[in-house]
Amino acid sequence: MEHVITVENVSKSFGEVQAVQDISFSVQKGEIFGIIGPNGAGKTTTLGMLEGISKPTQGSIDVLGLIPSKHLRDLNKRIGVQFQATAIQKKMKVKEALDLFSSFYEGPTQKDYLTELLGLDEKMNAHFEDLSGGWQQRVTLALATLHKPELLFLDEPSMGLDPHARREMWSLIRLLREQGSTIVMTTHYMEEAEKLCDRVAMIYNGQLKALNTPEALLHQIAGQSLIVESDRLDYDDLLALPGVVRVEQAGEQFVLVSEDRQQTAYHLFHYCQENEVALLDFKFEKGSLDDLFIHYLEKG
Ligand SMILES: Nc1ncnc2c1ncn2[C@@H]1O[C@H](COP(=O)(O)OP(=O)(O)OP(=O)(O)O)[C@@H](O)[C@H]1O
Repeated sequence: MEHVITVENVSKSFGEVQAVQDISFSVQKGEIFGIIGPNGAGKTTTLGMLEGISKPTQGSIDVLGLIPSKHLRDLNKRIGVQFQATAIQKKMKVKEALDLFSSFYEGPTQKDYLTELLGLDEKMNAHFEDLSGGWQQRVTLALATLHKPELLFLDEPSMGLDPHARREMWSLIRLLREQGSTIVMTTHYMEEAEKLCDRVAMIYNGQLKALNTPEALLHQIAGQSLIVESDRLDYDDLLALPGVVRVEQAGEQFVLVSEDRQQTAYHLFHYCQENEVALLDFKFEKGSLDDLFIHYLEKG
């Protein structure tokens, strides 16, 4: 497995604020790697260190065989960073922005290819400020990939987009990956992390809390809850079942959060049989990354 990024025991503090604490992970060539976490978790700080904009207080970072903060010039030829839409001059036409950014590179760019791929032909003479959020994101994506970077950093690429535009953005990101780029992105949208990313790192309070494929993370959550419904169930009896750590009740429906759902299910059925309780519904809850997110928020 070829690693394009290796982060080892990295910490970053701003005065008293410990923004990132002792995190380690690696990114494999060709993957879409997601970084998720609540506001202030340390996502942007982490991305900034990978891009060479800031230097870790402790630990080491290797990106494409380079030390980002030391070899910024060489790194910039090989990575692409998507700017926030606010970084582009409002009155600039799409064509002008593409030409200006292309002039930053010594060799030929893939401007024409991207124009076609992203469907920008029809917007070439539009001013940036007149474009919808979806189109603005396309333009900033094109600007970041003009030099066909090996590694692409996207900070909240579908922020503010409607669900349709967001899905289109996902297709474009997948296309760029197929074209050979490795993609590292932050997101607030759990669905985006689930559907788009090959692996997801969850950062909270500057610490890496979980890192795995979305399926594996979901499995971890699915292992926790089961839903039962009956007019004859008793809250305290359910809470006393082996494995159960929490019970949430809504009318006749109960969500049992369990450390071991198989064991809880076995004892639940046994309890129902002994007490002649008829279940109206029973299911293992399919978790979402939202649940994992909340789990870590609650745990602190
Ligand atoms: N230049 C800075 N000076 C001082 N504190 C900073 C600086 N940059 C970030 N921080 C602090 O470091 C912590 C992590 O911030 P960071 O921007 O990395 O979080 P984030 O996960 O990207 O949040 P958001 O989703 O809101 O962008 C926060 O407490 C933030 O206030």
